[in-house]
Amino acid sequence: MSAVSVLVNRDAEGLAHAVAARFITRLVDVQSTGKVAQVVLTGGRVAAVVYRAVAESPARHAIDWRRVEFWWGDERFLPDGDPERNETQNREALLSHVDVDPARVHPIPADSGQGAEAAATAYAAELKAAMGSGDQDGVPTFDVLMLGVGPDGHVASLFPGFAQLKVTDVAAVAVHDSPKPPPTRVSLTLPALDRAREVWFVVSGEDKAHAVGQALSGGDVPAAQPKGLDRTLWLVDEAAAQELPGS
Ligand SMILES: O=C(O)[C@H](O)[C@@H](O)[C@H](O)[C@H](O)COP(=O)(O)O
Repeated sequence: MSAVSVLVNRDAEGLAHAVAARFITRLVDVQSTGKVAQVVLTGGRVAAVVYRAVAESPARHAIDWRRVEFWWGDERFLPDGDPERNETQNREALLSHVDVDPARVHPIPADSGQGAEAAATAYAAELKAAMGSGDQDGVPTFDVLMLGVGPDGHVASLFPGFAQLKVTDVAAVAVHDSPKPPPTRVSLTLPALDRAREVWFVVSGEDKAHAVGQALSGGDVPAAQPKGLDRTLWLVDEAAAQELPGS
């Protein structure tokens, strides 16, 4: 079981810049071993602020962006280029501002009429094809996997009470009737979310405080589940930290 650390920043802006600095340092450290870094991005407002902070940081030049593989923890199943897609938002915030290798950017397939189940199957196959020796659960071993957290304690597109929380035999699943719009999504499953050396929960705002408290006290919320192989970090601001156990 990896160590769980909770790091509290004063406010949303401080959190975003602290996470951006940590992200850059993490990628530099991984690349210093000669490895291609494996990163899982997330959607949501907080993440977009973090990714913009990375794109604006002078320290970003310390990273060889062409040796970073980008994956997504979930996606809103919408047509390619839709402004609500996590891929669209993450490209606007970060990926279009750094010299990524397009062949190493792996968006979850957009809605082209194939259906979310087919998109999930295709993504699981792409993840499996990227596996190396020692990798498990149908995915490459990720170096950092970032997750936002919803007020209900959801992570990626795994929502409380949804059957997808119990899926363990595939790396990606379709999600319908999501309580967070849009209704149709594709998400990594919990076993896939557990295949990262470091899992980072990046959470800001008072509306998330209960979910954070529930997750860190072993409550029955999806956010209580994902753990890093080496480290699990809760990177939060003071507003989201108001119900930390013992606080
Ligand atoms: O598709 C999405 O919306 C995200 O992947 C989702 O899991 C998000 O990270 C959380 O809902 C937090 O979102 P906010 O940061 O906007 O609160």
